[in-house]
Amino acid sequence: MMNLHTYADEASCVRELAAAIAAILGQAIGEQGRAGLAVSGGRSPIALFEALSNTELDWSRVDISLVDERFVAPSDPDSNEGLVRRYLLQARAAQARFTGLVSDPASMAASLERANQATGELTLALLGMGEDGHTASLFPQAPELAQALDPAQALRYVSVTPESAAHLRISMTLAALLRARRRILFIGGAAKRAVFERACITKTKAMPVSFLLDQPDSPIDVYWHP
Ligand SMILES: O=C1O[C@H](COP(=O)(O)O)[C@@H](O)[C@H](O)[C@H]1O
Repeated sequence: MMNLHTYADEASCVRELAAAIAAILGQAIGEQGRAGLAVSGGRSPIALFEALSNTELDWSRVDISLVDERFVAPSDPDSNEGLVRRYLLQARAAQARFTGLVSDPASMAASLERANQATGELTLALLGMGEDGHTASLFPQAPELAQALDPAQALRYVSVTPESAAHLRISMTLAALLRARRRILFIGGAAKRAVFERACITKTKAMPVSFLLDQPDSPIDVYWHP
């Protein structure tokens, strides 16, 4: 249910992970004609996005979206969409079709409604994790957490109000993440490794990532570098 891949350094981890992601997307394109990739934001995926953007793949057949977003305009420096545009939708990957989550920066309700119109199977959810155990924007102590973690949740995205981080969020729900064909968690550093190891032992709302690590029917690959 969980495969841990560890590397001696970030460069080798990024190289292997970019190749693994391209193989997963390439297989889906071969089988279904298109592939769907939902990515995380934050700071961690920058080198991975740069490597992926130069990876050989029929990117014109890839639909890229986000597992979560800060509710800010795409031009805001904190926008995950902005990060994806700057680092992933470049070079070869500029051919991909991208759909962001904040379609109306003046209205969370309108943006959420639009985001939830997305249909079709997601091939791969590429997740990150914060040192507080959040993944996507599933934050501990958020008032919407129970709704977002509900295994019967039909919505793909919900709004989340983090207590400990900036900006109102839009997050993919746990149920939608578990419905994706594949999941990859990409983390770096000793502090995140320690959080991850604690989350492997205890499934708890104090570390929402723990709900992704113990799912026999929805396995996850974890890529870690120091
Ligand atoms: O706020 C967020 O944080 C997590 C982790 O970010 P990082 O900067 O520690 O890599 C990220 O996965 C998520 O997409 C983002 O919105």
